[in-house]
Amino acid sequence: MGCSSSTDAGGPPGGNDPALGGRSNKIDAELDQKRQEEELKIKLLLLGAGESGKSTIFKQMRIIYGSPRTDENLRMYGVVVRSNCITVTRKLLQLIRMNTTISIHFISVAMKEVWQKRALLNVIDGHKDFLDEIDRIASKTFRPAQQDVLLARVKTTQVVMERYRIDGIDFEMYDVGGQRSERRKWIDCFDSVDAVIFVAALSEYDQNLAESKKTNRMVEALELFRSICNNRAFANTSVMLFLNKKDIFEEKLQYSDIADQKPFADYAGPQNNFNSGVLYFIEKFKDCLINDEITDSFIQACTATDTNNMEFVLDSTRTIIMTDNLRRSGFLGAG
Ligand SMILES: Nc1nc2c(ncn2[C@@H]2O[C@H](COP(=O)(O)OP(=O)(O)OP(=O)(O)O)[C@@H](O)[C@H]2O)c(=O)[nH]1
Ligand SMILES: [Mg+2]
Repeated sequence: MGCSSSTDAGGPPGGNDPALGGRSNKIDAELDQKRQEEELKIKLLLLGAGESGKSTIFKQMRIIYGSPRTDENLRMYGVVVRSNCITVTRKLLQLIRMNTTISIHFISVAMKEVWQKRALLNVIDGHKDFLDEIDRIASKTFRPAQQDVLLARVKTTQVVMERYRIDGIDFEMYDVGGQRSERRKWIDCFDSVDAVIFVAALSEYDQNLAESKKTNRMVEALELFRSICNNRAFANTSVMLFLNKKDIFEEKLQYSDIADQKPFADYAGPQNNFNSGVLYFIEKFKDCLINDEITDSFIQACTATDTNNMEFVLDSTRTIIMTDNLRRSGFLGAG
């Protein structure tokens, strides 16, 4: 990949000079080593629609396998957290205004009702935790904790890459922006990908896209998954499916039925049932595949903001990807 040997048509400059020949051998050996490292390296790509949780998983990689954040970086997240608080408050006030049946005197009682309608204005679910902690966040001495960083929302607008060495293997992980306008940048990192982690939020079955108010988010995720799985660039790539935000999904099922959503009116399982709901969406994602090549071990339901959960999920993902890589390169038998 990208490494050329020095024995091109004209030969290396000064090719007959023994002194220079020695240097050239050394350069060749270094290039060889670099090429081998490139070949051994595992390139992972996080793909999925906007707000599905890709950057949160990217942040978890750093928490679990990388170095701690600098004070400067944390300060930047402090600003983001406060800005997220203002956004969520504005949206909730707008919802209260839209709901004329709620009297201002009953706001504290009515807040639960307003919160349940948050999908109407694409409120970020996790930001309720910020509102619950508003005194701490508003205090002069506020320094974001790890969980604040995980809950902070910044839309990704460029491709970001971080490297990790885990148990002697080099990993390169790429995070991209998932909103429609960002997807044309994806192609730049499609070369030599070993594994795609496709992230879809389970909880978005009753939400519409931020960038296209009439499109159901889950429908968009399914279409995107279909196009990724059937993309020739990934013909020899492991595709893992992370069904994220299972914490919010479980909570939402208590008051928002899957079958009430037009695109999922065929849901025939019991209401408010987490397992049936997850299985239903797993089948929807599997239906997107032409060949039935994604086995259940490639599908994980997860909560990206939960470090314990992600430690387990990312660890098993690593094992599956490496085994699948060996199988694809012929070192392990098929099946
Ligand atoms: N409660 C909860 N919140 C989550 C979970 N995963 C992500 N979030 C939150 O959802 C919001 C969006 O997550 P991001 O990681 O920024 O989404 P993204 O896929 O990177 O979005 P783009 O950059 O627009 O493509 C953030 O505020 C996260 O904290 C989850 O499993 N549970
Ligand atoms: Mg992102």
